[in-house]
Amino acid sequence: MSSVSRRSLLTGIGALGVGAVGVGGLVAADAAGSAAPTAPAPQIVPFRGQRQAGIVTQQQDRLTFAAFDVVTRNRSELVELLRTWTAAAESMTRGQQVPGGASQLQAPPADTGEAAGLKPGNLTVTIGFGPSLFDDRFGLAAKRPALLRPLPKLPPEDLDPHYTGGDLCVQACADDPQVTFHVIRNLARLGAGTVVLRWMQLGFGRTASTSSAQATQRNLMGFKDGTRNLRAEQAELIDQHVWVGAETDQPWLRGGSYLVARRIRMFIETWDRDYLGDQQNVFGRYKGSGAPLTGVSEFDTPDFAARDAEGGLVIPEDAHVRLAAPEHNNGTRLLRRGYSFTDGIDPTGNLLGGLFFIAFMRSPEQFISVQRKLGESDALNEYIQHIGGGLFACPPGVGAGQHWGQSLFA
Ligand SMILES: C=CC1=C(C)c2cc3[nH]c(cc4nc(cc5[nH]c(cc1n2)c(C)c5CCC(=O)O)C(CCC(=O)O)=C4C)c(C)c3C=C
Ligand SMILES: [Fe+2]
Repeated sequence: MSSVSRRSLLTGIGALGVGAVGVGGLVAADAAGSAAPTAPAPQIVPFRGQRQAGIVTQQQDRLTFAAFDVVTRNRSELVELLRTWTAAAESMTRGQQVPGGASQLQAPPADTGEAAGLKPGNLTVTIGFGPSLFDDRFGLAAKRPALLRPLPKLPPEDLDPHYTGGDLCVQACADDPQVTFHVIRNLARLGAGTVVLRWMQLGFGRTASTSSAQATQRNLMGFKDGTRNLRAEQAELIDQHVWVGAETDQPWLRGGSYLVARRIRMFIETWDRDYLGDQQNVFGRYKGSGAPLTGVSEFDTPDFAARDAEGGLVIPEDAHVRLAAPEHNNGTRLLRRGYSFTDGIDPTGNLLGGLFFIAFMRSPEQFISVQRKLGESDALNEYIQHIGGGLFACPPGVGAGQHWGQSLFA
């Protein structure tokens, strides 16, 4: 994006109202993205709306992501849980406790309590349905979108089944890690007997920006990440690349989005031994400024055709940004919403951390085609390994009186 187009995006923020309500000082926006100047509410992102919150919502700094498996075969029990979860999630986004008894001495409290007194932190809670939910257990086979099937093998991945798949996923994002953890813990607790946690990931720093009001953050390789991400203000592009439209074979998913999550390990010790010049060639960007190797400022548009005095490409053939760019993928774009993660060290004493990649898209093919290309020749592959993840269909937003399963189970 050129600096000019970035400036024009910035001027559009208020009018389009894509920011979270409150401390950001922006105009209030609901999950549908409609603008309405309201009195500032304290860090509350509206839960209900035409779209689920947590997709184009200005990306928060912390994540707890969980995949669940459904352990009942009873459809009504599952629907009832989705109803209960919706009420609990909505309550937590307002900074309130999980509804239910709080003062009965002979029963556990309805809410586990660790978020009491904390600010809502712009919490959003987003649900997705995995391909396995559409097997023969709940009568949903005919409702499976044709595009919702397990992702094909995408070499050189090495996915750990313990960190892959799931019938349901819940993405909880907020500016406070205790707030996001509290969500998953309480949803798991409410789901006891109906669902079990399959895998879970904490993320401690955003590696994307979803609004032009946000400064770009750095990933664990020290590079600015998210510079050329889609932004909520780019309404036409978001419609084109993120929201499922009339093309889907499943009307319940219209207005929703596909979520791809990938747990990507970085070989941090190897990376840290690499020369600066090589690190920059891996991405095709300068480490300090984030500018493309053909530019001077972060938001300069990369010139993929530029050659140096010796005739070599300035942004190398195998640079990550060249291979991932829409210019080299038939215009394909993704709304990235990833987080840095660490889970301590591995058995050999090396740091175990990296990027928990999350992206929203209109069709999983967008991820598949870009990742196939990256998998074949990305210079970054020497330093990373995909080790888990999943594909989920996120339904549209929840209207008044509705629950998360409304469109699917109607
Ligand atoms: C399949 C999609 C992608 C995966 C997986 C992925 C992994 C990955 N990316 C980085 C760091 C950066 N990525 C950057 C740009 C970028 N990456 C993708 C897609 C995937 N990345 C896209 C579509 C783009 C935008 C390309 C463009 O339009 O120019 C950048 C540059 C800054 C930016 O624009 O965001 C960085 C840095 C890591 C570390 C990583 C796996 C660990
Ligand atoms: Fe990338």
